[in-house]
Amino acid sequence: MPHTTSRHALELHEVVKRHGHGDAVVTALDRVTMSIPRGTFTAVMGPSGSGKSTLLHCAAGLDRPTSGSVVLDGHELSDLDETALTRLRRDRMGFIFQSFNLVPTLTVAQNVALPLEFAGRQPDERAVRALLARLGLAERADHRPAELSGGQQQRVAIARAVLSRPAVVFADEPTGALDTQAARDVLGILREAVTLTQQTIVMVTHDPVAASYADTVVFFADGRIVDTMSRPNPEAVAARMARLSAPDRSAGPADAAPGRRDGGLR
Ligand SMILES: Nc1ncnc2c1ncn2[C@@H]1O[C@H](COP(=O)(O)OP(=O)(O)OP(=O)(O)O)[C@@H](O)[C@H]1O
Repeated sequence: MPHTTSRHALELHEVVKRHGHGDAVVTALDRVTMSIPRGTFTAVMGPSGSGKSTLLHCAAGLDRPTSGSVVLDGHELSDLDETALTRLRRDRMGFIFQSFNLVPTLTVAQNVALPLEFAGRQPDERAVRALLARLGLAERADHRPAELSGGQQQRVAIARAVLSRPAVVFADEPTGALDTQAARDVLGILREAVTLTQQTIVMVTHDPVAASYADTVVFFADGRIVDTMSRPNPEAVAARMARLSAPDRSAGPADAAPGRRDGGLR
């Protein structure tokens, strides 16, 4: 049973993930500790290779940490075998990808109901249609994904991810394939899911505007959390990213600014 008394939907403690062996070993996550309160929107940012995808994979139980603990909705993931992990992902996690990942042969409504079908639960047709209507897709319920714009397809993917009220929705670059207006619509909907229905969202993004829709931005570099920012705005996020992405992060005038405590970056 989920530990619904926990204030946190997701907790990582001293998580280390190494890829490869011997001389080729890469430390993708280096003692990462973070707690995500329920009903919050967290953006994860960092330069390419800083460990964002590895974090998402470990948090969602798609990859096993080398050491450390991941607790999702009260479940310590290392205690679970593959079957139990699959069930937990199916029942308590939602996923939104850059590429939408809709099933082309199913209608919009069938796509949204699919995770519940897989879970052996009877999808409530009216709830599916009400959710689609809230997302501006009432007229599209019986269409196939190919008949929809990219922004509409991503809204279907959001509906599919949130319908079962999962403990955490993981979003990986959800606006990466969208134009500016469609991206804003999608981010507004994610924001609403947090504000209006207390959904918990963890989103990896490279886009400071996307990150500014979150409550908190967590910045990664070299597999470590090097900074966090509450109530982010795009300019501040972009400035922090520029410093992290500079060729020599251990020197230069920008490092005199707050956040310098991460100066030991390799
Ligand atoms: N399966 C793997 N085998 C070996 N090294 C890996 C593997 N997966 C990731 N890595 C390495 O781990 C580090 C972190 O990778 P990760 O994909 O988590 O970074 P990221 O921040 O998501 O990058 P990007 O923004 O480019 O997607 C990188 O150095 C990467 O090369």
